[in-house]
This record gives sequence, C-alpha cells and structure tokens, in this order.
Amino acid sequence: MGQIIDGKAVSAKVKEEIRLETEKLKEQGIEIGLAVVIVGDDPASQVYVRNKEKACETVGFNSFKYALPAETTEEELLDLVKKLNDDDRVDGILVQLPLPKHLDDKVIINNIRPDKDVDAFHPVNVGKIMIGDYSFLPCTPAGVMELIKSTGTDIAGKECVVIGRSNIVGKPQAMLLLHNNGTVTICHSKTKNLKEVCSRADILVAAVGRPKMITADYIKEGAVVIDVGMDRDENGKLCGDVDFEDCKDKASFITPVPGGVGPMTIAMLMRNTLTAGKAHHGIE
Ligand SMILES: Nc1nc2c(c(=O)[nH]1)N[C@@H](CN(C=O)c1ccc(C(=O)N[C@@H](CCC(=O)O)C(=O)O)cc1)CN2
Repeated sequence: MGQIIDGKAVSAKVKEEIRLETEKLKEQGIEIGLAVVIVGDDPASQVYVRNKEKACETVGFNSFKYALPAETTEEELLDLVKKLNDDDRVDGILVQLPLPKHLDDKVIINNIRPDKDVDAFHPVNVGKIMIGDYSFLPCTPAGVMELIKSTGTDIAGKECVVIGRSNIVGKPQAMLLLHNNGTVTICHSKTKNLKEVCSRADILVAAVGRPKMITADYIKEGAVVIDVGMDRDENGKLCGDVDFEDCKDKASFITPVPGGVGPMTIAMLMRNTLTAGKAHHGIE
C-alpha cells in the first residue's frame, strides 16, 4: 500500500512555523492582519471563511471579517476593497469565491492591491508566477508543492501530469512544477488518450472536478498522486477526483480527500499573509 500524505499534519507544521515567526514580529511591535470578505450565504464558503478566521487565530494574525448580503452591488464591493487597500492594519485581502452570479470576480480581483492579494489571483501576481519571480504563490498549487516536498520526492526531471487547466489551480500548478524542473504536461477535456498520458506520470495532480474519475489504470506503479478534487460521490459523501481505494496500492504516495490538499490551502494563505505583512514592514 502507498503511503497516505497527511495534509492536516503538514498544514499544522506550516502553521506552527508561521505562529513562531508571528510571535517574534509581535515582540518588535509588528502585527499581521488579514481581511476576509464574503458575499452571500453559500454554506460551504461560510465554513471556509470560518476556518480562515480560526487559522488566523492559531497563528496570531488579526482577522477582519466582512460578511456582505447577497444583493451587494459591484460598486459597494469595490468600495470595500478600496477601503481595505488603504487600511494599514490589513496586510492581506481575500474575497471568498464563488461570488454571487451578478458580481464579476475578475473586476473585483483586479481592484485588490497586488501586494495585498494573498490569493495571488491578480493578473500582476499571475504574471509574476509565469516568470518565476513571485512573492505569493496561489494557495492550492502552493499546498500541492508542499505536500510533494513532504514525500521527499525530487521533482527535477520527473514526468509531471496536471489534469485540469483552470487559472486558479491547473495553470499555476503546471508553472510551479516547471519552475522545479519537472517535465510537465497539462491535460484537459480535449486531451486524446488521457489514460495513456496520465499513466506516464511520476507525479500526477488531478484537478478535474469529476468524482473518482482517476482509477488505478490511469496511474503508473509508484506514482505520487495528488488529488485537488473536492467532489461528492453518489451517496453525497465528500470525495476527490481520484478513486482513492482503487489507486492507493499502486501509488507510492497519495493524498486523501478530505485531509489532503484542502487543509494546505488555508495554511498557504497564512504563509502569503505573513509574506505580505513582512513586505509592508520592510522585512525580507
Ligand atoms: N478566495 C478564494 N476562494 C476560494 C478558494 C481560495 O483559495 N480562495 N478555494 C476554495 C475554497 N477553499 C478556500 O477558500 C477551501 C476549500 C476546502 C478546504 C478544506 O480544507 N477542505 C477539507 C474538507 C472540508 C469539508 O469537509 O467540506 C479537506 O479537503 O480536508 C479549505 C479551503 C474555493 N474558494
């Protein structure tokens, strides 16, 4: 059986490192602040936002929550973003996605100050990721990199296959693997012979959004399998894009869902917020 990568344990370690650094900054009179904005009453988003506030508490950041009604207009949301851009207590700004349908997330994200964009969704930060000159890494792909690192796998020269080409996960994930000298293939809905391409992968990252789509015949013996999916199975139970039971004996390392990539997303958000806070205080 492959080893299960414990995302909760890795994320707890990352948060503890951040807590210790935050404590030292506090001794110098420096406080770190994260503003979390949620619009509407999507139940999953409310859970994630609560978990982000809890994580802030764990690492010692100040958190400022702004819960706006679903009918909030673009102008009202932009006004809040502007206020937070100018607020010195706020080092990082996060607008929880998805937004209600009448709000265009691109317009909102483009108005967050890039040096406070701790999600790394702003085009300036996306561009920096392309050229490998980044301060913030997008949280989910960064979490995946941390989990791969935790297995002791050297990415250099490895065949890496990313299934999914979203701006938030697939594309930045491929870039991060490339910056680590992986040989990277991005697959998507039009990819021919998907199974064959995936089964060449030493490192397989699944971000498709289709429950349990990746079965053992997609993976190479001994592959590192990272599941970014957050789906529901036929019984409504949370599962990933990878059929964990089918793949676990063939992989060398595999992430579960829940308890794999998910918890890392919030730990990486804390890391980006610390990076932003240090930059705002002129600390390397
Ligand atoms: N502004 C953003 N919006 C969204 C992001 C994001 O990174 N920035 N990502 C997702 C939601 N998300 C964080 O916001 C997130 C999703 C899942 C988890 C997580 O820990 N999942 C658990 C399972 C949780 C459950 O039981 O439902 C796990 O995988 O173990 C954390 C964060 C979309 N929006």
